[in-house]
Amino acid sequence: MTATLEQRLDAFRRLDDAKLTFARRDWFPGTSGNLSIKIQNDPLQFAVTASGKDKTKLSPEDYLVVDQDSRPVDETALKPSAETLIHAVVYKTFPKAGACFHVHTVWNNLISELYFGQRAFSIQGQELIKGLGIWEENARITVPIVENFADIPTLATEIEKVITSEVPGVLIRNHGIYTWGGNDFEAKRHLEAFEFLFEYHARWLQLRQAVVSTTTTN
Ligand SMILES: CSCCC(=O)C(=O)COP(=O)(O)O
Ligand SMILES: [Zn+2]
Repeated sequence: MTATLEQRLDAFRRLDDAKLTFARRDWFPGTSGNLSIKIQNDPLQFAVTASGKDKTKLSPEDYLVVDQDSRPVDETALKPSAETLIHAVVYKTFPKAGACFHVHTVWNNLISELYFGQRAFSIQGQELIKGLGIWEENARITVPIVENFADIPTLATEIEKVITSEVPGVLIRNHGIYTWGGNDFEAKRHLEAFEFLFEYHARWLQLRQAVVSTTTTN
């Protein structure tokens, strides 16, 4: 069965909301980023941003619906995001995921670079970890980092190997983050929590370095 018009329009409207919210934060520099909302599981169909669009604007040609093989379900001149395969991997790995968001930010890129040569970034004891749905006291999270393979099927396979239900996100080194949730509200909350934690940690490392330099030179 294919997605109804009502289901598509609802997904497109939700994508508009998420897109404009993230655009206001400058989270789509240079047409980067892509967003999707799942419409149905069996067979998998989801609405995804079209490739190469200016994601700070709304147009009637912003989204299309694709199937489990990341192919458009309708005849269209629009091309799905070049990274649609990664969204498909997320939905196939986590059947309860209802939305998947990808942004390139300075903070998520910095964190992936600061941990160059390592396969994960860890942080503990931050209140915003609860924004990821993890409520245990003094929780530690570990966000996997994969290398930025130019070949998207390879990148998608590497992501498939490391994503777990423990943490709803994965960093791609010097590229960006993919995060997901049960619906668009949850995926947005996760993205905001991750970005806070990345910015906090990068700034904390910088301040600590400045304090160490001051105390050693005095
Ligand atoms: C200009 S950013 C390079 C491609 C990318 O990483 C991205 O997120 C946007 O690709 P899309 O095909 O979804 O527009
Ligand atoms: Zn990207």
